Amino acid sequence: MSGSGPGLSSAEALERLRLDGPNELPQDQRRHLPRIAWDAVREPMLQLLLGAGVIYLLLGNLAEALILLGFALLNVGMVVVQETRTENALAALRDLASPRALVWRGGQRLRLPARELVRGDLISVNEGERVPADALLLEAGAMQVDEALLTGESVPVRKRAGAASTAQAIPGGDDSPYVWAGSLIVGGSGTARVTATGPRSAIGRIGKSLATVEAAPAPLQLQMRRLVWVFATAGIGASIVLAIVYGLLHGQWLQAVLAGITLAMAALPEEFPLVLTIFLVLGAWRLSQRHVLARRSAAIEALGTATLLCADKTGTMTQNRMSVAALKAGEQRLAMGETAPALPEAFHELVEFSILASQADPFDPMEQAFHRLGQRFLADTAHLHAGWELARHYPLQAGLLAMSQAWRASPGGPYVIAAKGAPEAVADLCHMGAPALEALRLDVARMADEGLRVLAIAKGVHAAPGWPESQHDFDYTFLGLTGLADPLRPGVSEAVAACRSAGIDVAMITGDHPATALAIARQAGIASASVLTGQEIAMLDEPALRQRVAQARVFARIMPEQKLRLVQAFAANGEIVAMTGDGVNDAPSLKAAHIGVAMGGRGTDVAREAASLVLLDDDFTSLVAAIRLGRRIDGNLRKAFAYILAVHVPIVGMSLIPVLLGWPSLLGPIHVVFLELIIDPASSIVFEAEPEDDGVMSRPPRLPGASLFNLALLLRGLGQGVVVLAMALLIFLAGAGGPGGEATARAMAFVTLVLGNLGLVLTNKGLDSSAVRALLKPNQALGIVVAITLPSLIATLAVPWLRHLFGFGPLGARQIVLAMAAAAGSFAVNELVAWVLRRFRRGGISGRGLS
Ligand SMILES: Nc1ncnc2c1ncn2[C@@H]1O[C@H](COP(=O)(O)OP(=O)(O)OP(=O)(O)O)[C@@H](O)[C@H]1O
Ligand SMILES: [Cu+]
Repeated sequence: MSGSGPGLSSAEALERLRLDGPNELPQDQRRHLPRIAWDAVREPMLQLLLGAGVIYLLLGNLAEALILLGFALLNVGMVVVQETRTENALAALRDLASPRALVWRGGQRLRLPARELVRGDLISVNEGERVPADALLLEAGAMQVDEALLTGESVPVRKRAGAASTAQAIPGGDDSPYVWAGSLIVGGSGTARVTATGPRSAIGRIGKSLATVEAAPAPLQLQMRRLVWVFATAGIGASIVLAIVYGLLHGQWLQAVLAGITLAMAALPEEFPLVLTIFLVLGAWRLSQRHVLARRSAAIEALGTATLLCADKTGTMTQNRMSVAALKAGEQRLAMGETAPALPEAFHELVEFSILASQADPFDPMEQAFHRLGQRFLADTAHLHAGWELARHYPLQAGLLAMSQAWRASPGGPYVIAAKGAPEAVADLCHMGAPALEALRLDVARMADEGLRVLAIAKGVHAAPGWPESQHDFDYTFLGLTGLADPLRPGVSEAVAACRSAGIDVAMITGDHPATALAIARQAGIASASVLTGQEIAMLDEPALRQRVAQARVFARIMPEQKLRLVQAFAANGEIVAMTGDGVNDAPSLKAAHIGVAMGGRGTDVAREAASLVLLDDDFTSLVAAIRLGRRIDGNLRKAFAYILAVHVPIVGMSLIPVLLGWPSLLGPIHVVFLELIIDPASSIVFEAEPEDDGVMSRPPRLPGASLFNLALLLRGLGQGVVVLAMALLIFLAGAGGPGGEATARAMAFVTLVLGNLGLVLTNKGLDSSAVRALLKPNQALGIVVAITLPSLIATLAVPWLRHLFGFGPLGARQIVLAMAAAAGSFAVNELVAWVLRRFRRGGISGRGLS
């Protein structure tokens, strides 16, 4: 290897990356432009347009045919632009979700995207991670690996470091020195040298893929599919019937087919799936801007229904940046400020052993705090022992929240033992008597009540040969207490307050002491009648637990395994639970929660894979931001949905009613296409970009069973459409009786339709507030749609050949005013209805689920 420390040099790695290609499996999910365009061409809408074009050709109307072709191209162009936008968003999300690996490069340990790994790289593999490439273990401690993905066998196998051996170079079996890409480290950690990457890895050779962002359809998508199916069948059925009726009535069969196509185009619900995909994908993208990765699109939908957020205290609600704020040794107490000039001698040993009970190069923020304290006050003393050699490490255990380290102080001399841990655990190690325990309890309570995490420190010596199995077998002397401050993250109490006004409860779960937990909860503004501890939970049966969790919002000294029981108890009480977690042991509770939330910074791959959301910055406030955004997406989907329903009513009505009544046909394919060219961007871009309502976070969550699209919303959409249809029909009748006859009437009705359409956009933008308030909110997309629509409409009326194509007669000022008045009238009626409904809703019936 190169001389500069462990691992490859950056130049070497770059060269190998060029030779071998990236460490990823060939699974390009990305749709590129040609594919997007081809998909757009296969849209039924386009087929109808082309069909209509052919008929115009058969009828000898070349101009109409060409115009339709032009519109068809425009339509494809628009679909392509939007789909490219969603594809880009998806690609960005996939990048965020892609795995990372801890690797030595140029002598430094870096976290790199796993796709940049090359053969020969030195990587570190840890509990809870997926192995990023095939590798040979150079060092391994208690390593257990689940190779189910490769062998189908889900019982973990043991690994040990060793030399390369072809006999063991296949997945499966204990004690092999090889780890395989895609397998899961369920315990232990190690260092390994990469032997194969990408398609050359064992998993690559069998052609499996590790999907990182799941595309499982959300319940919403299934519901939408059913709706589309109903509308599509009804529309096509009606179109065929219409064509036959027209043909029988008038005997002109080409015209009849044209009328059928017009109706089919009008009735086609192609916006529904388009809008849903765009909203969910761009929603996920917007979430990622707030540092939240949505691994399942169903999670976005579920966000709107959450009633309870269960968050870990350390690192999620707090900064996980510890500093020593108080010390207690013997009878002496010391409050540490930033400016404390010196550390009294009485505390020197306490700090000395807090450091000895920590790793030499600590990762843990508490241990870092002890080291900092030592550097600050003990640097010139004999209390720091940089030269000592660590002989033995006893980690935290499930039943004993304390850890010990044994140091070799001098060759041949006895070992120095240092222990630190939860006060009750350290007291246990020191075999304290009842009076001392009582005094300790009071001391701990005093520190914990200030929100400090309290760790006790003890010392011991070990001279006998050999090592005992457990820490219990050492003799310890109690040294004192340390109180560590871990401030709340900025914005947490505001976020908690926002949740409460939004009808969402916040609960805090922690492994910490109950008093510390309560104090931090109080700072965060979490109101809890009581604190429930892990020991108490262990003694409760399910019904009793359900009863207790109905009241308690602070949970202390909780083992990760107990979080699952908590989730289940909450769910049994009817809560929709979002639960955060980061460790291997959190995976079951993350899966069980309605919304499992993993930590992107601290979290393990196991937790991430079990979760539906990942907080990339581990911050509780991001979760609340996600809920706010989820509610906004909910609201905008409902608005878009109501609008799409509404706007199709007058178009379908105007294509159907005149024919059925034996009037001259009013709309042709050209008119419908013109309208659709407004509807598509209006429903997808305008409503997607719509900012949230002022009241999003002062409403209760949507009822879990309640669908986003309920009957009330359906009826409202259809009702709005009927109003516009009625006005357009009135105008048509009024126009037909006038001097211009049918052609003028058609032009007038078209003006009413187009303007009424814009009115529908406004009404539905303000569905939850009011159109006026909605207008005041900036929405650039709407501005663009209007800026294109109005001149185009004027052009169809004013440019002679366009007028001819659209079959429009001349319009006088009176007719134009009439048509505009009709559109304004429909808008006014719809706004009035919306206003009455809003009053009605406020006046008693709860907002939950009602449109
Ligand atoms: N490195 C350590 N040394 C000594 N004691 C520790 C150490 N880490 C944790 N403990 C003890 O175990 C308790 C629980 O720790 P645990 O890791 O479960 O909490 P956490 O996950 O850090 O906090 P939270 O549950 O709030 O996210 C701590 O309050 C402390 O008393
Ligand atoms: Cu449509």
